[in-house]
Amino acid sequence: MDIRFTDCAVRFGERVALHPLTLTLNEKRIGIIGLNGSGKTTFARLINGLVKPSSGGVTVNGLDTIKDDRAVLSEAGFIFQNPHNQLIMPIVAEDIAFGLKNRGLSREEVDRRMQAALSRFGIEHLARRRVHELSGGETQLVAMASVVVTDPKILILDEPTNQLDLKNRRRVAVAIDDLPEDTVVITHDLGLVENVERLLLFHEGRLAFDGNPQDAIRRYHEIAGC
Ligand SMILES: Nc1ncnc2c1ncn2[C@@H]1O[C@H](COP(=O)(O)OP(=O)(O)OP(=O)(O)O)[C@@H](O)[C@H]1O
Repeated sequence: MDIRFTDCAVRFGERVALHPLTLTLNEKRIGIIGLNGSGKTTFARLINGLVKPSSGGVTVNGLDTIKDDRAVLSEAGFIFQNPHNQLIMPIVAEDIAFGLKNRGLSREEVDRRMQAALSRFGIEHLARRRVHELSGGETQLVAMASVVVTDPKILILDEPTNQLDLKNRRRVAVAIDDLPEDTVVITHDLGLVENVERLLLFHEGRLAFDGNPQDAIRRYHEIAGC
């Protein structure tokens, strides 16, 4: 990945969610940690243009998140903190196929890609299930399948193991480790990012640490005072 933040800041009215930041991300596996409200989600949403910079700019693989907003959305897929909010169609297979609409693909090709996305996450058996009847872990895996089916180069996962039991957490963690796409993972689940190449720690809207996971996690404990 090649993500560049240039003097990028985000304000919501009077509130500064992110102070000006200049930074380049090139690694395959990046993690983001920090206390509640520290600016993690705001930072991650800047990457696929869900949040626009109030000043400065962001480019993703050479695309500007303001000027090239549609192209950026296909380049970087976002899996939300509450994946139920991103599943649109009532049936799992329909939801996964939905992302391929308006691409001029034949029915057979849509079906082939949808099946391939299901099998990547070992959830072929969920194809005919109702989206709103899925368990938390199943929902997370379906949300991942619904995003990867469109072939984004970068995947951004916002608290992917939130509210999962140990078994589902493990399942989702393994699925994330196996992703061939470049990933940016925001999490309070430190086990999920202990082996990333680069871990960013946010505090009060600023980057408080940027480096190896061990040192970032140590610094996070100091900031949290525990
Ligand atoms: N759409 C918005 N409108 C107004 N304020 C916002 C908006 N989105 C975020 N904020 C504020 O910006 C700050 C950073 O929020 P952000 O969601 O980026 O934090 P976070 O580190 O992801 O938090 P958490 O761990 O709780 O998910 C917070 O003070 C939050 O209230």
